Amino acid sequence: MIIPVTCAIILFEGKVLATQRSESMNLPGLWEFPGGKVESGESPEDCLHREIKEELNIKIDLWDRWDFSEHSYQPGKTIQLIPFLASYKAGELILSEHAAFRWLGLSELFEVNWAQADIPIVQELSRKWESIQKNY
Ligand SMILES: Nc1nc2c([nH]c(=O)n2[C@@H]2O[C@H](COP(=O)(O)OP(=O)(O)OP(=O)(O)O)[C@@H](O)[C@H]2O)c(=O)[nH]1
Repeated sequence: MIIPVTCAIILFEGKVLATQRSESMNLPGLWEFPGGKVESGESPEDCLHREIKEELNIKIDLWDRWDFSEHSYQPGKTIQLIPFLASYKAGELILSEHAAFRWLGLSELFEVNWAQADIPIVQELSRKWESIQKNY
């Protein structure tokens, strides 16, 4: 089974938002880009706007869709993590599900313990960091 999950790489003032999964979620304590499972009949973009509003109470603009990262945390169940580059648009950030958040600069990207599926995406972000900061 492949489970499509969207996630947002949210940029603001030269930093990127990372959120920590709470005890009530899968993979508790690990860090991720916020987002969630795509519901049937929903586009990845609509899913991400919905999840970000639900989880963080903010609005974002989506810029670019990156290649997905696939990871199996358990046999027969693969997460297909679809990242979108995004920027913060409006609203006060209030966590409804996560335990914590951090705005990370380039040198801090690997300070948090990322979920496995996110690692290739964080590596790509690190490689593209300078050009992304120029363009967004
Ligand atoms: N949102 C999100 N989920 C991720 C990331 N990386 C990663 O491995 N996952 C995994 O993808 C799955 C997404 O589930 P979720 O719990 O965030 O999504 P959801 O709110 O729609 O699920 P639910 O309604 O079943 O609780 C989880 O198994 C989570 O551990 C990530 O960067 N963002």
